[in-house]
Amino acid sequence: MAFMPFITAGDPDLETTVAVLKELAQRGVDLIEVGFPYSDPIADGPVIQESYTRALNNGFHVHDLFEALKALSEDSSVTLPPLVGMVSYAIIFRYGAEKFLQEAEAAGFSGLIVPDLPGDEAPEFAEKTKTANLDLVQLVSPLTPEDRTKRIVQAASGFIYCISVAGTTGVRDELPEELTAHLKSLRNLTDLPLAVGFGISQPKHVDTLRGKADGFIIGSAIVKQFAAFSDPSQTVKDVITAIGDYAAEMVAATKG
Ligand SMILES: O=P(O)(O)OC[C@@H](O)[C@@H](O)c1c[nH]c2ccccc12
Repeated sequence: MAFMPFITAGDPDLETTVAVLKELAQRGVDLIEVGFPYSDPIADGPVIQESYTRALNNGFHVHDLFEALKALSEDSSVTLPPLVGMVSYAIIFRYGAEKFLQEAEAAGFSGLIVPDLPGDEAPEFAEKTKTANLDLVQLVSPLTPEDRTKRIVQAASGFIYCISVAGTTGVRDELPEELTAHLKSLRNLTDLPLAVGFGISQPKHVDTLRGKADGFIIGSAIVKQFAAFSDPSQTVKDVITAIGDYAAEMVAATKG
C-alpha cells in the first residue's frame, strides 16, 4: 500500500518545507501531497486551517514555492517521490491556468488535486492538465451519487482520492464501517489506484484498509506537528526528526 503524507507549503516557511520534503523522501514515503495555503479553505478542519494561516502570515507566494521546488528537483543528492499539489481552483485561476500548470510541471509536480474545480470548467481544465503532463486526481466522497461518481472516475488520472467520511479533514479514532462497501463499488468502476484520505493517523487504520485500498493519505496527524516549529524549547531539527519518525512508522505499517 502507498503512504502519501500531506504537508502545507510554506508552513512556517519554504526553507522548512524543503527540509521536510527531504526528510519524508529519506523515510521512504511513496508520494507527497503539497497543500497550497489558501485563505478560504475548502474541506479543511482546524489543524490544516491553522497551518494555512501560518504559511500565509509568513508571506507565502505560489511562485516562490515553484522556484524552491525547482531548485530541490535539481539537487542530485535527493530523490523525491512524486509530488501532487492540493490547490484551490481560485489560486490557479488568479495565477493564470496555463502559467500555473506549466510552472507546476517544471517544479516537479506530477499531478494536482483541485477540490473546488467547478463542474463546468472541469473538461477544459482536464485537457489543459493533460497537455501540461500533469495528472488530475479526482475526489469522490461517500455522498457522491453513483452516476456522478462514474463521470468523475472517467475524467480522473493518477489515482482516485476516496474521502473516507463526508465532512472536514481531521484525525478520527475509527474509520467508518461503510468505507469497505464504498471502496468495493469504486473498485468496480475503475482500474486506477484507490487512495483513502480523511481521518487516518494510526497503523490500525492502515490494517483496516489492507486489501481494499491501494494507498492512504495522512494530513492532519502530520500537519499538527508543524505547530512545534514555533516552540522555542524545540530545535527545527528535532521537529523535523519527529515528523520523519512518524512517517517511518506509517511506512512500516504499509508493509504490514
Ligand atoms: O487531515 P486528514 O484527515 O488526514 O485528511 C487528509 C487531508 O488533510 C488532505 O488530503 C487535504 C488537505 N486539504 C484538503 C482539501 C480537500 C480534500 C483533502 C484535503
